Amino acid sequence: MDDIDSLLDSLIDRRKAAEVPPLDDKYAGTLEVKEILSKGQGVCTKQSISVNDPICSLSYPTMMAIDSENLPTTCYHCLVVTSSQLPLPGYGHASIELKTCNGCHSARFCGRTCQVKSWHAYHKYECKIFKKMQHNLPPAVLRAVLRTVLLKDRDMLSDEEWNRINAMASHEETLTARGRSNLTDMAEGIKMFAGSSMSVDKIQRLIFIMRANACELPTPVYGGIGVMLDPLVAKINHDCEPNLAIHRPQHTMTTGWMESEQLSEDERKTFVQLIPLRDIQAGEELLNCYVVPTVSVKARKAKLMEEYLFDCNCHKCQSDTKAIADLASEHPNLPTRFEQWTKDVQRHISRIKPKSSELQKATAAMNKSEQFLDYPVLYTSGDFPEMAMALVLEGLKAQAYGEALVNALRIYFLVNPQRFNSRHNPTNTYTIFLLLDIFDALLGTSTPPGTTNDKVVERIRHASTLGFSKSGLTCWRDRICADLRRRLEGTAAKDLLVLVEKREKQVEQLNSKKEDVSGEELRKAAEEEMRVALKLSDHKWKTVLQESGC
Ligand SMILES: C[S@@+](CC[C@H](N)C(=O)[O-])C[C@H]1O[C@@H](n2cnc3c(N)ncnc32)[C@H](O)[C@@H]1O
Repeated sequence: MDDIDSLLDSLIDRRKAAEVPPLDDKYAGTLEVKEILSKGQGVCTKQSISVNDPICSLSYPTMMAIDSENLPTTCYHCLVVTSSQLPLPGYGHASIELKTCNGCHSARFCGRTCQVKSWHAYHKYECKIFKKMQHNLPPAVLRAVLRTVLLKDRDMLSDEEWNRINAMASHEETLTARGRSNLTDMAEGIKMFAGSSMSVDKIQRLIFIMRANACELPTPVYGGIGVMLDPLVAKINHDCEPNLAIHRPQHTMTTGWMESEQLSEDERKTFVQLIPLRDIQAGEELLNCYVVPTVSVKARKAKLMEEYLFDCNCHKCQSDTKAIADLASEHPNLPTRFEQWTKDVQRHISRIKPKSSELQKATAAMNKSEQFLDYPVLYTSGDFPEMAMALVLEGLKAQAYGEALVNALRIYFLVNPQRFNSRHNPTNTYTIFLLLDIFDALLGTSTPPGTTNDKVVERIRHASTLGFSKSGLTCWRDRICADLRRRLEGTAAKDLLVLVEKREKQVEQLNSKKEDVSGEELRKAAEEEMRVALKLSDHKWKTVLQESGC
């Protein structure tokens, strides 16, 4: 009997979902949802869009959750972030102390306004459940589903909101045909914790929907901190070379920005913007990238199949696959040698957690990448970018700034210029901001709390063992900052220039203390230091420098 009820419920939900227009009226003049061959529905623009202007603004997402590790540093309501969790200077983060919720001890708030708003809108229902879970909170995707169930049970979602959620792609038939899975157990868990009358099947369908449609809850420059579900984003298909990015403007890092009188009405209503990564013609489909764009074609395809149930055959996947096949036919032993080297570095990386001494070994193994320098295809189609980024992050956690710097520079000079042909790409911007923060931590320009002068002196001494002088580092910081400015100007992410300006002011301070060496001489010496640190030949370095645009 329960089964029949649940089947009827689900049929009714789907009929209602089919009736609701897929997009909010505010997009009617500019965007439309269409059937796209072999992709289901997708979003097309009705008018041409310049790379300089945002495509549209999205409001604050209710259906969202913050990753557990980011809860201590994020306001649970307005989502301002107080630190990147890495020992870095933290420009652009809100400098406030968050207050912990006395009930669940998991949520934290920037002030009373956010706490009260959150309480009435959703937190009073979650708080007692989180308390029972005693810090063992489920992953963000499941907490976003839990919130949806709690709000639906209390009639706090409008019919339109609920029907739009139900109209999203779920792949329910394919996934349920695979039989009972751990997602069914999770749906049962959510039902029990929420004390919900909603059927397990319906909750499981919400989990499928959340997995296939939620995107990262972004920060302006430092990557994702959780998940969010937005009805427009949920209708946008994937491409490994996207024409848009989800951009969180810097004004949303002002405490309580949704109420702030210092911001305009428009700003108070804008949590994120969809921004174009190039000019887009009228009638073109909008395309977002669901995966980290620098990972290998193999890893991208596997993730898209596993999580979104489609085989990506975009232009980028085809050209990457062909480039690898061409290289393998020209140099039959090369892919195997590269794979062995990759496994060696990965083995050391996987041991860093229990044994930090493995960081040095992993870095030494990574330094042997010079044998592959003449085959950039390997860098962009293999696991090189992921390994380099893993070493940057592990290096930072261990406060080994020199090692972090060299690996971040590898991504900046060797990988990203091959990967991103557009001026601005959020993944590239993230690398550059991270790189500049590492320069600052090394140079002592702006340091994480608790850094003494002795530590700075010690870091610069260590950097010199890697081939960098203080004046060389200062010169490169200057040049990379200018590169970042050029990339952001003339894009719809111009608001991030305020973060560049902060760093430029620091450059002026550094330059006033600079040693008495002429600009051109200093530049040449710094270039030579970088060439040696990256282990590049003269010839290769010239090409790399030109391609980097720095
Ligand atoms: C976020 S939804 C996008 C909108 C969806 N096409 C719809 O009809 O509602 C994600 C789902 O769209 C489909 N999809 C997205 N990009 C695709 C692509 N490049 N090729 C084939 N299917 C794609 C997949 O089924 C994926 O799980």
